[in-house]
Amino acid sequence: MSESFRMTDLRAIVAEITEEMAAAPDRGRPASYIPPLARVDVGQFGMAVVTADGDVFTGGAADEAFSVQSVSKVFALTMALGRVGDQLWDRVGREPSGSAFNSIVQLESERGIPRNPFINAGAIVVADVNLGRGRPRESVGELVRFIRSLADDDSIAVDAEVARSESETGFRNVALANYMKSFGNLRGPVEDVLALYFGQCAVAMSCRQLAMAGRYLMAGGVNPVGGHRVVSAARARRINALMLTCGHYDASGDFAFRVGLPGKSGVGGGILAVAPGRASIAVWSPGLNAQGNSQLGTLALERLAMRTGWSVFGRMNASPG
Ligand SMILES: NC(=O)CC[C@H](N)C(=O)O
Repeated sequence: MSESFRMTDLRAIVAEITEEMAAAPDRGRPASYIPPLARVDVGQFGMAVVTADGDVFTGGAADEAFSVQSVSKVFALTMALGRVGDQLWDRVGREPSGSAFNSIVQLESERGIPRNPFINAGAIVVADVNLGRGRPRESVGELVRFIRSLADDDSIAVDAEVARSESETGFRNVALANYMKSFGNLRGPVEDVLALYFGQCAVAMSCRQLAMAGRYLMAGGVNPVGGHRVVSAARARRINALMLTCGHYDASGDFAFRVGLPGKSGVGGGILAVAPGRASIAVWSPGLNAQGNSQLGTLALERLAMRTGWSVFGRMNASPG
């Protein structure tokens, strides 16, 4: 399929969107329930697009590290599927929840089985799988090494202050974990599972690093540089499907409607989006909308999708190239 724009235009499109975002009046609010995130300046915006050919286009604060938070759930899920394969689906569902990322309500009627791996409850089960019989410190290290290898960047690390702050204030996550433990859906000690979960959420990455790390999802499971296979094509496709249907919690439908690409958000204001066969994209702006997804990040992706014609649902722009 031919592109509706020339690849040389991508640089201009990224620059244009970055400029528009700098002037955007409605920037949302940073997450206030994790104290170090509340202090981040909402004036910031960054964007990185890595194409299937390996070109990288960036705009704004694309090299500024931020707390990836729930975007880490994509990499944690990839690791957990590598460990236990389809057995994961005995313990976590694959349906959008239609409720907030930290909601507990469905867990009672659904007997401790979270709706999907991207709401907090589901990600805590995924953390339990990744912990195995190990210790949280080593398991966080394993995940960070995995992310480093995906991004080809050994400087990626955990922000210890964010991890500590979340373990001091993450009462809801403590409740979710204990509740699932009561149904027998956590094997490890609650404390250890949460230490891994908080550690993974506190990984700090820039847009450039995140877009690099997401390359395997746009390229059928293969890291396009060097051709290293990360997951099978079928698995990459399924992870993308989960990102599309569940990656933005109770705003997943709206994100699909506006952007039309698989995406995963985090309360740090980052979003990883995948244009299969075309690009891995990361945006960051710390101000969030009511559902806890980046306000400008979503808008920037909507404009990128519109101007490039990238969408898993077909083209949005009227003028064919
Ligand atoms: N949506 C998110 O990014 C939530 C992650 C955050 N660490 C939490 O558990 O609440």
